[in-house]
Amino acid sequence: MNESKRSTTTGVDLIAQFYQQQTPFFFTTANYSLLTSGNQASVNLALNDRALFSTIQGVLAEAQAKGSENPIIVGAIPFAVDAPMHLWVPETVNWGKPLPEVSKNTAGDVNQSNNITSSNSNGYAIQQTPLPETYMQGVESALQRFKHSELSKVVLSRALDISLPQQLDMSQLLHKLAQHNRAGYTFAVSLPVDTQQQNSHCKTLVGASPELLINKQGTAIRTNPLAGSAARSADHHEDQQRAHALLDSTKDQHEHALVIESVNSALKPFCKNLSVPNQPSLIHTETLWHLSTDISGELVNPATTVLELASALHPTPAVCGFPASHARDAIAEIEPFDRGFFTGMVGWMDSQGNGEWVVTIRCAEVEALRLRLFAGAGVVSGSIPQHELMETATKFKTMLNAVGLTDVAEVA
Ligand SMILES: C=C(O[C@@H]1C=C(C(=O)O)C=C[C@H]1O)C(=O)O
Repeated sequence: MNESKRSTTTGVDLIAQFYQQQTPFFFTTANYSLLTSGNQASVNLALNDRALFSTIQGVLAEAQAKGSENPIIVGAIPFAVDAPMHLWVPETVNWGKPLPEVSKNTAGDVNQSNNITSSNSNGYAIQQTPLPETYMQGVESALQRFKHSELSKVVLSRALDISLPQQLDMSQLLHKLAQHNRAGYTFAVSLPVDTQQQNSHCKTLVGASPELLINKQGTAIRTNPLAGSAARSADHHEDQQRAHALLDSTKDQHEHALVIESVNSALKPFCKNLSVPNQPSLIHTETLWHLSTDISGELVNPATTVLELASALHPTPAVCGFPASHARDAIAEIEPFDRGFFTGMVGWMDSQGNGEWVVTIRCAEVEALRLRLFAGAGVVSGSIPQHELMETATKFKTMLNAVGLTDVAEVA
């Protein structure tokens, strides 16, 4: 662990400082929080660029030469492996403790400090891409492809554009996301300003991902793929029933198994041993149940970096499909928007190649008075278009609840 991680700063302190930073990067987990400021060197290569790893090593070595003991690189990597990433070596790095657990009453206080009045979304223009009907046709088209090609899984997503009457309070948003998704990973990443576009403002990628793509500390690695989902219920009995139905679902087990096979074969060449449970377990977020497999391993070569492992894994069938090349083609043909950073990865790596990267889901791009949310669902043989649509609507709720637009969740 980096020395400053023993600091007494809490995640709450770091969130409070978010706005005061230049090009802030915030990341909080069940174990620590991280806030960085400034940018001393950027890396905007694509994940499939051969020069990527040597370039990253170079910028970290330069930062070390300037006096940083263990510099880190932070940022976001897009879904498309040939699109530019947005990584940078920050000027200052603040490690802190995770957010403290709040009692129900205090959590209520956080709830009341909504960014936007939740009672009424009149006045907010909402645009769905694609329209629900078109999304379901896309799922239908994927089901047809399964019959006529090698494709056996594809993740199809939707975007929700919301124009806001007032700017979001990022600190409140982060606080709420982190408190309501304590087992997950809450992040906020400053994105590059699009200088080509008129009236373009600073953009921030914000979300609370439940899915660990890869963690590496020394020779130890861990990944936690999720695939197979069910909406939670406010009724305890019903909630338990849905969880058990998910665990018993042949369709969801198949959808999950495709991911685990692929993660296993991507990581095996790097590992002395890799422990893969032979059955998924259940995890839950505030809004969903997921099938989850917690995989850990030991690297043959401790010098293998977390980003090399992330690059070997990405995109897993949890966010793309199987086989990946067929799934990528299907996504390009069916999804009517560019995913950008959605279903890519967010995280950090230090100069020893240690670090943590999570799958960029349950997220939105925030730009002044605009909010673009994303959500996808894995389609396999046996999927029902209406159910996949509802699954994406439930996934939007992580962000919608956090910004106080609970009523939008009902229409999306
Ligand atoms: C694509 C998303 O989630 C992914 C798809 C899942 C599924 O299809 O069951 C579950 C978790 C994630 O791997 C999303 O949240 O937008």
